[in-house]
Amino acid sequence: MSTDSPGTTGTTAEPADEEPLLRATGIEKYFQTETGLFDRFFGEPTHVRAVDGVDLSVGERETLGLVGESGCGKTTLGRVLSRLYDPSAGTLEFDGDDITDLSGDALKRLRKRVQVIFQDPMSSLNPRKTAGEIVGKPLEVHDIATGQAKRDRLVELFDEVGLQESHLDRYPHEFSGGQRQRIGIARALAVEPDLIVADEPVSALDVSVQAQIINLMKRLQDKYGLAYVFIAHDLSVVKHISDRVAVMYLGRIVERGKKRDIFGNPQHPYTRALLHSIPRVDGKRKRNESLLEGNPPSPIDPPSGCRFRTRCPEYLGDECSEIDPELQPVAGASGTVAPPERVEAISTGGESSPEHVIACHWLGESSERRAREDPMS
Ligand SMILES: Nc1ncnc2c1ncn2[C@@H]1O[C@H](COP(=O)(O)OP(=O)(O)OP(=O)(O)O)[C@@H](O)[C@H]1O
Repeated sequence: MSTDSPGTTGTTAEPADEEPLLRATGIEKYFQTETGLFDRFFGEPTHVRAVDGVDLSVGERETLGLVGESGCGKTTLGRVLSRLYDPSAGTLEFDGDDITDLSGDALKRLRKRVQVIFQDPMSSLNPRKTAGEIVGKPLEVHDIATGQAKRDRLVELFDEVGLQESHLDRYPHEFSGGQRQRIGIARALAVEPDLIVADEPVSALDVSVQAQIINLMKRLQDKYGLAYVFIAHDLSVVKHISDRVAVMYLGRIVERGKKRDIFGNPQHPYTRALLHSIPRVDGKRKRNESLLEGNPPSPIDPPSGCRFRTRCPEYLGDECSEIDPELQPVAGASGTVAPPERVEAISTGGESSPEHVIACHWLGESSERRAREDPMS
């Protein structure tokens, strides 16, 4: 597969002291759309660019929070990262091996190391199987345990996720939402994976249950040395569990960095808008909730230039419509972002936080320009 297809953005690789467990480079996933004769005749786009040039990495025992609004491509990216989907372009490496094109037995072996937890535990659990059969399936498929050894392992796994032995013979509809997600976690844990891609694992749950599940996942991570890609549409959900956060908009990563950078020094207007829309404890929204209005454009025909420009409070005009920004380091000390020609200087100048990158060339410039044009602002 090619990494230099037209839709791929620049690759600002994430620095890592050691090889990451998972490295994704230039990942694209396009879906063919149904088109009629009219569209074909007039040459309308025929692909949903669900993921459109993503680079990211996940270290051992690390949690990468992947955040963005509904439809921005999180689920699709998670499915590509876990090789449930083949990427349309780009490369995936896991533990140093190229897994982009794995199939057959090699893919089955990867499944033992990379597992998935799904958002809706009800629809991801077979209603006709008992919880014991559901969690026991991967033990059989991967020849891990049979007979009494399997039963013992199931009891152990159920205990590990806060369920009881008596739950083994119950069906999914006999559990609460939180308990069903515990079954999903036990199923993922059964093969002792290194990485779990958790696709909105708590979004369908009450807030109090969300906290229990996140705490459970954190405890299991510490105990078993797991790495997570933790997908959520809300930054507040990933705050507790993430080491690093990647913010996704319309198929691309627009900002990525350590948790403290994303929450403490957010740079991209989209990240700021997401942060401002987090509800306060008193239930009210923060004052700038209007930062994010309307819905994202269609991934079939994304805007030219910066994809966020149609909703961006920092929109400058032509430059934002023409230049498709690549991820570049944030100038940590000043809190501003350099225009492209300064990137190299920043990268080598030692003042930037190398893991903190954003896809916006003009942010620093826009506030400077606004100040020039309206000195009272
Ligand atoms: N199998 C598919 N065929 C065609 N389009 C798809 C398919 N799967 C996803 N899409 C489209 O790709 C885009 C990204 O979808 P995806 O589900 O990955 O986003 P998401 O951020 O996970 O959203 P949500 O939080 O609502 O699940 C959407 O426009 C969606 O309609």
